[in-house]
Amino acid sequence: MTAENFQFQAEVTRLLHIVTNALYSEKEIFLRELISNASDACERLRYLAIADPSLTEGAEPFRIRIAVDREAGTLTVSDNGVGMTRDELIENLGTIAKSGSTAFLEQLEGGKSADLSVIGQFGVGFYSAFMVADEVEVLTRRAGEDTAWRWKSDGSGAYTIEDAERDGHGSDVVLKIAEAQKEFLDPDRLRRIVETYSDHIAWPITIHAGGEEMADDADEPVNKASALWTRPKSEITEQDYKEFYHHVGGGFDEPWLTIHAHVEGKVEYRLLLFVPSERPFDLFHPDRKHRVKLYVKRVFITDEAEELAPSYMRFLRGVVDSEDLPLNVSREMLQNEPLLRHMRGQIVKRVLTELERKAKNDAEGFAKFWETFGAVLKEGIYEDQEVGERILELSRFHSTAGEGLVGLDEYVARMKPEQEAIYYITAEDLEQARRSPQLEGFRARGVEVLLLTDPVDDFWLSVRPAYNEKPFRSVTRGGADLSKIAGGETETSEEEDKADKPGQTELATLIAGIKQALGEKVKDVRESGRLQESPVCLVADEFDMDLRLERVLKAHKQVDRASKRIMEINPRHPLIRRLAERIREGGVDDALTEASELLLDQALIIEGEPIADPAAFSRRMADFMVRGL
Ligand SMILES: Nc1ncnc2c1ncn2[C@@H]1O[C@H](COP(=O)(O)OP(=O)(O)OP(=O)(O)O)[C@@H](O)[C@H]1O
Repeated sequence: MTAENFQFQAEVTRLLHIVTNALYSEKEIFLRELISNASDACERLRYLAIADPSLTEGAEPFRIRIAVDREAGTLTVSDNGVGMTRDELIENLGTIAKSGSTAFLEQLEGGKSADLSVIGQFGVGFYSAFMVADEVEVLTRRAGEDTAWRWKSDGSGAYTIEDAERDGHGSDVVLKIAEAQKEFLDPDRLRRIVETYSDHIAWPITIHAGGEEMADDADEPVNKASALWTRPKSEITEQDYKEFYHHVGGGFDEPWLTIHAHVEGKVEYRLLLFVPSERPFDLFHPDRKHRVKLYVKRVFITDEAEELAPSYMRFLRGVVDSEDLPLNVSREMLQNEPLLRHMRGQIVKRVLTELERKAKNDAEGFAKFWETFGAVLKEGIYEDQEVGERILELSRFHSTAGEGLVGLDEYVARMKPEQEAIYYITAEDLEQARRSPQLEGFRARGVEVLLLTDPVDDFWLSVRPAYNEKPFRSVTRGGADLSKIAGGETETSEEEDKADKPGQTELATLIAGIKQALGEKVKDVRESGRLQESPVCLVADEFDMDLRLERVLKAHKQVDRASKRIMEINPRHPLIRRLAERIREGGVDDALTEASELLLDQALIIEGEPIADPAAFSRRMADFMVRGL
């Protein structure tokens, strides 16, 4: 049969364009990617052969072979893994299926020098072969099939497929090494690359110099060929862990935390888990799951055992290898597998223990972790009854006390003697939180307020009303009774206090006047203890929904009504004092009505809420300005 022509999917062509033109210096990573694919192919076949042993009947043990033919100028990576059918070739080596690939491409195209080290993260590792090869050929035969296929491309936009012959199942990826990349035909160079990147691969990797016809026993394996997680810790280097992390998790940063353990007892398993140091691009994507692979007695079972780790630990990557699960466990069976649930509980606790240790011994490092993954871990505060409190204890927050992060124990330890509650404010971002007028009185009295800016904060607050018996209290809600808390630079004597603000009767009249002017638009008007510089702010009544929570829920169409708010006025503010004077002089008049409306609109604007009638606001504002100028 003659070769059939195919066009690459547009994204692949774009990617190949970048790959072939990149001035990227670490081209050697192509070998890591090809070995990684070969290893996966062996693992997949081993798994399939559990259900259908005939697939591997009579076959050699799994292995990966690297062959150099200097004369022909080719480098071949061979495996006796699962292989590919014709359709799979088209699907796998002609398209990019993974979500996020377009974003990756844009990132690459946008950057001055492409960082191709992260290529494997996007499920496109194979194409890195074109960094060093003028032409790539894949000869492959799917286990259980008779026909083999030859895929061929020069990486310029098209490829061909034709039927072919191959002894046994597996794949040979043949690279016609480019003139400028001849170093990759040097067996010593290749050996060093394998040692650096692929030592953890569980199958024997051999290097054969001098052409294809060399006997199989011509070379010793280059790697240790045992699953990394089964080796004693003392024999594993940081580099081994790191490369394994890259292989298994597809992350290309440094692991921030490595947890390697052999657990024995009611259940026996090994785990090798990593917390990345950088945030994966899809961390908040609704489909994002953890990347922990399940093995049973060294056999890869699935990377979709969702039950292995909770969603609030979806930053985890790594391997869990069970001794107790049956090898033929199906993916469906896993959903109701009590052993798995048991392991999950232990894994969660194990990870938390390690995080607690980090928090204790390396506050700075932990703060970095928290900035990266805290928003995800906090989901566990409300999702997981069992460990929610532990996560809360681990949680770190920005606060009005400074730039750094603070934990709740630290916050409680520096609470004012008279302070009963843990105060917080929620906002879209730190800037907005810090600008909130509701904070003024707290700042003046030196009362620390937590600044909560993750959407998840509203949710955990609704299920955890207190920490160690100290209630959480929003500064935008009623009941933040600051008068009990003395101190701060604005502490005033009673006389000064009186001189500073209108008399009680005047203030009462003013408040009554504003109430009358605003009518149903507010729930109440009252004197504020929390304002310092601003004339007004809005707060929620004690049992009403917090301002921002209501906004978040409205945006998600979870509530459609708007609670009426309480408007607080600052009796020390010149504007309020002036209004009180006017009332004393002339009673409630139109000007007061207008001023009340303006005050309410101002309070809404500060809060980031829409104002009811922008045209009226503008007219009133103009009137007042004319009078003032
Ligand atoms: N040697 C091989 N044997 C069988 N299938 C292979 C082989 N090499 C590649 N494939 C198939 O081609 C697909 C694409 O490979 P590619 O390296 O581009 O991405 P990936 O392996 O899915 O992701 P990653 O690069 O993160 O490992 C693989 O998922 C696999 O299905």
